[in-house]
Amino acid sequence: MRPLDAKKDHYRKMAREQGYRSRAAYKLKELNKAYRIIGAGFTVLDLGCAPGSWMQVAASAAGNRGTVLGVDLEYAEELNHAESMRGDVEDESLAETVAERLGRADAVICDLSPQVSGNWSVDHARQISLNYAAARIMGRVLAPKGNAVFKVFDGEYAAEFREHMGHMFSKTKSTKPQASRKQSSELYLVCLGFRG
Ligand SMILES: C[S@@+](CC[C@H](N)C(=O)[O-])C[C@H]1O[C@@H](n2cnc3c(N)ncnc32)[C@H](O)[C@@H]1O
Repeated sequence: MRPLDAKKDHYRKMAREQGYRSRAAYKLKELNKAYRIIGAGFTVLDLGCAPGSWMQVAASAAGNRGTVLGVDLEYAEELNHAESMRGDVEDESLAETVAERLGRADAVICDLSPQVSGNWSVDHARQISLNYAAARIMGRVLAPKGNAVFKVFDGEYAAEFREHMGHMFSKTKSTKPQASRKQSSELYLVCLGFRG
Protein backbone atom coordinates (compact mmCIF):
# COMPACT_ATOMS: atom_id res chain seq x y z
CA MET A 1 0.00 0.00 0.00
CA ARG A 2 1.33 3.44 -0.89
CA PRO A 3 1.82 5.81 2.12
CA LEU A 4 -0.99 8.11 0.91
CA ASP A 5 -3.49 5.28 0.87
CA ALA A 6 -2.30 4.20 4.27
CA LYS A 7 -2.92 7.69 5.66
CA LYS A 8 -6.34 7.89 4.02
CA ASP A 9 -7.32 4.55 5.46
CA HIS A 10 -5.98 5.49 8.85
CA TYR A 11 -8.34 8.48 9.26
CA ARG A 12 -11.29 6.68 7.61
CA LYS A 13 -10.82 3.71 9.91
CA MET A 14 -10.45 5.90 12.97
CA ALA A 15 -13.62 7.84 12.04
CA ARG A 16 -15.55 4.56 11.75
CA GLU A 17 -14.21 3.29 15.05
CA GLN A 18 -14.80 6.53 16.92
CA GLY A 19 -18.28 7.17 15.51
CA TYR A 20 -17.51 10.24 13.38
CA ARG A 21 -19.56 10.79 10.25
CA SER A 22 -16.46 11.47 8.16
CA ARG A 23 -12.69 11.69 8.36
CA ALA A 24 -13.02 15.52 8.13
CA ALA A 25 -13.64 15.46 11.90
CA TYR A 26 -9.90 15.10 12.49
CA LYS A 27 -9.11 18.29 10.60
CA LEU A 28 -11.27 20.39 12.92
CA LYS A 29 -10.06 18.51 16.00
CA GLU A 30 -6.47 19.30 15.08
CA LEU A 31 -7.20 22.94 14.20
CA ASN A 32 -9.14 23.45 17.39
CA LYS A 33 -6.41 21.91 19.52
CA ALA A 34 -3.82 24.22 17.97
CA TYR A 35 -5.85 27.45 17.80
CA ARG A 36 -8.76 27.14 20.29
CA ILE A 37 -11.29 28.32 17.73
CA ILE A 38 -14.20 26.86 19.73
CA GLY A 39 -14.32 26.98 23.51
CA ALA A 40 -16.75 25.69 26.15
CA GLY A 41 -20.15 27.36 26.04
CA PHE A 42 -19.65 28.73 22.51
CA THR A 43 -22.44 29.29 20.03
CA VAL A 44 -21.14 27.97 16.70
CA LEU A 45 -22.33 28.38 13.12
CA ASP A 46 -21.17 25.56 10.80
CA LEU A 47 -21.49 26.45 7.10
CA GLY A 48 -21.34 23.50 4.70
CA CYS A 49 -21.98 21.09 7.58
CA ALA A 50 -23.13 17.83 5.92
CA PRO A 51 -22.75 14.99 6.70
CA GLY A 52 -21.94 16.51 10.10
CA SER A 53 -18.58 15.42 11.46
CA TRP A 54 -17.59 19.03 12.18
CA MET A 55 -20.92 19.43 13.98
CA GLN A 56 -19.93 16.46 16.16
CA VAL A 57 -16.52 17.95 16.97
CA ALA A 58 -17.93 21.46 17.51
CA ALA A 59 -20.74 20.19 19.77
CA SER A 60 -18.21 18.30 21.85
CA ALA A 61 -15.85 21.32 22.10
CA ALA A 62 -18.72 23.67 23.01
CA GLY A 63 -20.05 21.23 25.64
CA ASN A 64 -23.40 21.22 27.43
CA ARG A 65 -23.71 25.00 27.60
CA GLY A 66 -22.83 25.41 23.93
CA THR A 67 -24.91 25.22 20.82
CA VAL A 68 -24.20 24.51 17.15
CA LEU A 69 -26.24 25.35 14.08
CA GLY A 70 -25.22 23.62 10.85
CA VAL A 71 -26.32 24.80 7.40
CA ASP A 72 -25.99 22.86 4.15
CA LEU A 73 -27.72 22.26 0.83
CA GLU A 74 -27.89 18.65 2.01
CA TYR A 75 -29.57 17.16 5.06
CA ALA A 76 -27.33 16.64 8.11
CA GLU A 77 -28.65 14.62 11.01
CA GLU A 78 -28.98 16.60 14.24
CA LEU A 79 -27.35 15.59 17.51
CA ASN A 80 -27.33 16.78 21.11
CA HIS A 81 -26.65 20.52 21.19
CA ALA A 82 -26.36 20.65 17.39
CA GLU A 83 -29.23 21.51 15.07
CA SER A 84 -29.12 21.72 11.32
CA MET A 85 -31.06 23.38 8.56
CA ARG A 86 -31.10 23.21 4.77
CA GLY A 87 -29.86 26.41 3.18
CA ASP A 88 -27.74 27.87 0.40
CA VAL A 89 -24.97 30.24 1.54
CA GLU A 90 -25.47 32.16 -1.69
CA ASP A 91 -29.09 32.90 -0.81
CA GLU A 92 -29.00 36.52 0.38
CA SER A 93 -31.80 35.97 2.90
CA LEU A 94 -29.89 33.21 4.73
CA ALA A 95 -27.89 35.55 7.00
CA GLU A 96 -31.09 36.97 8.47
CA THR A 97 -32.65 33.52 8.95
CA VAL A 98 -29.49 32.30 10.71
CA ALA A 99 -29.29 35.42 12.88
CA GLU A 100 -32.91 34.97 13.97
CA ARG A 101 -32.36 31.33 14.79
CA LEU A 102 -28.92 31.56 16.42
CA GLY A 103 -28.44 35.11 17.67
CA ARG A 104 -24.74 35.95 17.95
CA ALA A 105 -22.13 33.28 17.20
CA ASP A 106 -18.82 33.00 19.03
CA ALA A 107 -17.31 31.00 16.17
CA VAL A 108 -18.08 30.36 12.51
CA ILE A 109 -16.65 27.22 10.92
CA CYS A 110 -16.81 26.80 7.19
CA ASP A 111 -15.85 23.70 5.21
CA LEU A 112 -17.70 24.51 1.98
CA SER A 113 -16.86 22.65 -1.23
CA PRO A 114 -18.64 22.97 -4.53
CA GLN A 115 -19.43 19.88 -6.61
CA VAL A 116 -15.98 19.48 -8.09
CA SER A 117 -15.71 19.45 -11.88
CA GLY A 118 -12.13 18.23 -12.08
CA ASN A 119 -11.02 21.51 -13.66
CA TRP A 120 -8.99 23.03 -10.84
CA SER A 121 -9.25 26.69 -11.93
CA VAL A 122 -13.03 26.43 -12.13
CA ASP A 123 -13.36 24.54 -8.83
CA HIS A 124 -10.98 26.95 -7.09
CA ALA A 125 -12.86 30.05 -8.30
CA ARG A 126 -16.21 28.51 -7.32
CA GLN A 127 -14.97 27.52 -3.85
CA ILE A 128 -13.57 30.98 -3.16
CA SER A 129 -16.84 32.51 -4.32
CA LEU A 130 -18.72 30.30 -1.79
CA ASN A 131 -16.29 31.52 0.87
CA TYR A 132 -17.09 35.17 0.13
CA ALA A 133 -20.80 34.35 0.50
CA ALA A 134 -20.05 32.57 3.80
CA ALA A 135 -17.95 35.52 4.99
CA ARG A 136 -20.96 37.82 4.43
CA ILE A 137 -23.09 35.60 6.66
CA MET A 138 -20.27 35.47 9.18
CA GLY A 139 -20.14 39.28 9.23
CA ARG A 140 -23.83 39.37 10.19
CA VAL A 141 -23.64 36.95 13.12
CA LEU A 142 -20.11 36.73 14.54
CA ALA A 143 -19.63 38.48 17.89
CA PRO A 144 -16.70 40.86 18.40
CA LYS A 145 -13.55 38.86 19.32
CA GLY A 146 -15.13 35.74 17.78
CA ASN A 147 -13.16 33.21 15.75
CA ALA A 148 -13.58 31.54 12.39
CA VAL A 149 -12.04 28.90 10.17
CA PHE A 150 -12.51 28.58 6.41
CA LYS A 151 -11.48 25.81 4.07
CA VAL A 152 -9.72 27.37 1.07
CA PHE A 153 -8.98 25.69 -2.25
CA ASP A 154 -5.53 27.11 -2.87
CA GLY A 155 -4.98 29.03 -6.12
CA GLU A 156 -4.87 32.46 -7.68
CA TYR A 157 -7.71 34.01 -5.61
CA ALA A 158 -6.66 32.55 -2.25
CA ALA A 159 -4.33 35.40 -1.26
CA GLU A 160 -7.04 37.96 -2.01
CA PHE A 161 -9.51 36.07 0.17
CA ARG A 162 -6.99 35.88 2.98
CA GLU A 163 -6.40 39.62 2.72
CA HIS A 164 -10.17 40.22 2.81
CA MET A 165 -10.43 38.22 6.03
CA GLY A 166 -7.26 39.78 7.41
CA HIS A 167 -8.98 43.18 7.55
CA MET A 168 -11.70 41.74 9.77
CA PHE A 169 -9.60 39.80 12.31
CA SER A 170 -6.68 40.50 14.64
CA LYS A 171 -4.86 37.42 13.34
CA THR A 172 -5.15 35.06 10.36
CA LYS A 173 -3.10 31.97 9.64
CA SER A 174 -3.14 29.53 6.72
CA THR A 175 -2.46 25.97 7.71
CA LYS A 176 -2.84 22.41 6.46
CA PRO A 177 -3.84 19.86 9.09
CA GLN A 178 -2.26 16.38 9.08
CA ALA A 179 -5.67 14.90 8.36
CA SER A 180 -5.91 16.86 5.10
CA ARG A 181 -4.69 14.73 2.21
CA LYS A 182 -1.25 15.83 1.01
CA GLN A 183 -2.30 15.66 -2.65
CA SER A 184 -5.32 17.91 -2.06
CA SER A 185 -4.77 21.64 -2.52
CA GLU A 186 -7.03 22.59 0.34
CA LEU A 187 -5.78 24.79 3.14
CA TYR A 188 -7.53 26.09 6.23
CA LEU A 189 -7.58 29.77 7.05
CA VAL A 190 -7.82 30.27 10.79
CA CYS A 191 -9.14 33.72 11.78
CA LEU A 192 -8.91 34.85 15.40
CA GLY A 193 -10.33 37.92 17.13
CA PHE A 194 -13.11 39.34 14.95
CA ARG A 195 -12.93 43.12 14.95
CA GLY A 196 -16.75 43.33 14.72
C1 LIG B 1 -16.60 18.83 2.52
S1 LIG B 1 -18.32 18.89 2.77
C2 LIG B 1 -18.42 19.39 4.45
C3 LIG B 1 -18.05 18.31 5.44
C4 LIG B 1 -18.41 18.68 6.88
N1 LIG B 1 -17.54 19.71 7.39
C5 LIG B 1 -18.31 17.49 7.78
O1 LIG B 1 -17.40 17.45 8.61
O2 LIG B 1 -19.16 16.59 7.70
C6 LIG B 1 -18.77 20.36 1.92
C7 LIG B 1 -20.23 20.69 2.00
O3 LIG B 1 -20.47 21.98 1.38
C8 LIG B 1 -21.84 21.97 1.00
N2 LIG B 1 -22.16 23.08 0.10
C9 LIG B 1 -21.70 23.31 -1.15
N3 LIG B 1 -22.25 24.41 -1.68
C10 LIG B 1 -23.09 24.92 -0.73
C11 LIG B 1 -23.94 26.06 -0.67
N4 LIG B 1 -24.05 26.89 -1.71
N5 LIG B 1 -24.64 26.29 0.46
C12 LIG B 1 -24.54 25.42 1.53
N6 LIG B 1 -23.76 24.32 1.52
C13 LIG B 1 -23.04 24.06 0.42
C14 LIG B 1 -21.97 20.61 0.33
O4 LIG B 1 -23.32 20.23 0.22
C15 LIG B 1 -21.15 19.71 1.26
O5 LIG B 1 -21.96 19.02 2.17
